[in-house]
Amino acid sequence: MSEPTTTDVGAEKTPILETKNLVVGFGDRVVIDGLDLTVNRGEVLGVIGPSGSGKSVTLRAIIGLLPHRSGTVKVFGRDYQSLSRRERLETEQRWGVLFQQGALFSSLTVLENVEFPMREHLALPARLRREIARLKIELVGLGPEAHNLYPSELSGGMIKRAALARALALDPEILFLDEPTSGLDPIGAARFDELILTLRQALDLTVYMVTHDLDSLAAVCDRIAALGRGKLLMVGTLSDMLGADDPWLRDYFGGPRARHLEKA
Ligand SMILES: Nc1ncnc2c1ncn2[C@@H]1O[C@H](COP(=O)(O)OP(=O)(O)OP(=O)(O)O)[C@@H](O)[C@H]1O
Repeated sequence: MSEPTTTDVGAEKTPILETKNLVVGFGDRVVIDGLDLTVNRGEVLGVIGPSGSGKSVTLRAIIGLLPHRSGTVKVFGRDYQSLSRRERLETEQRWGVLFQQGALFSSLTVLENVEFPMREHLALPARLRREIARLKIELVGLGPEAHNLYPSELSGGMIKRAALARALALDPEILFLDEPTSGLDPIGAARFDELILTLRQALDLTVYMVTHDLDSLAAVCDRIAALGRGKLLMVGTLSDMLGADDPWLRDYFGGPRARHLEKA
């Protein structure tokens, strides 16, 4: 399954992530059947598809949390499966992940959550680790009053920001975001979109973002990959998507909630 439609974005295109013929399934069921997908350095790729189409499963397979049945996942130019344990750990330090529900450790404060990846991967003095965690928390727009709060004391938007600060803890080159704006009100979601754009600019990030949010697609994404029926339906810009023939894409981008995108 090759990428059916691709429009060039930007002059330089260096793949940072490539899946080739990726197959992922559970028991008798194949969820993703031969996915070829490329994410180029510096771009924001939005991944869309109907509920249950395998967006999260694909993300988890790419970052090695789920085994794949066949195919390859190349990150930073190397086949992740073929790496030694040490090399995998080194690779994992070069990406950050924001899971759908934030996945913060409930028994740790915001500050401790953000410090956690540094504790695991870097031999830093405690004071420096804490200082870096404070900077990351500031970077995502949370005030010092959030430092000592536990996840149960945070609003949905604060959880997303704290989880983003943790994902940024190790200065990743690529950020994986699983529905970063779900559960946020429209103002909170728009602010989060702005934050992603600012961080991408400031930190030179590549972003792989699973989303249902049409506004995020329009505001943040350079290209969009649409999954459906176990395969890649289409890859392209928003304007490519607006002209798509696929019935699901026509419904998705032609529905009442997408009307404003035509004018965007
Ligand atoms: N651990 C698992 N065991 C068995 N089936 C699973 C497992 N995880 C996911 N699935 C199945 O894989 C399919 C794809 O799930 P996935 O979570 O990737 O969907 P999605 O596209 O992210 O959906 P949504 O938009 O609703 O979040 C679903 O049918 C789901 O039930």
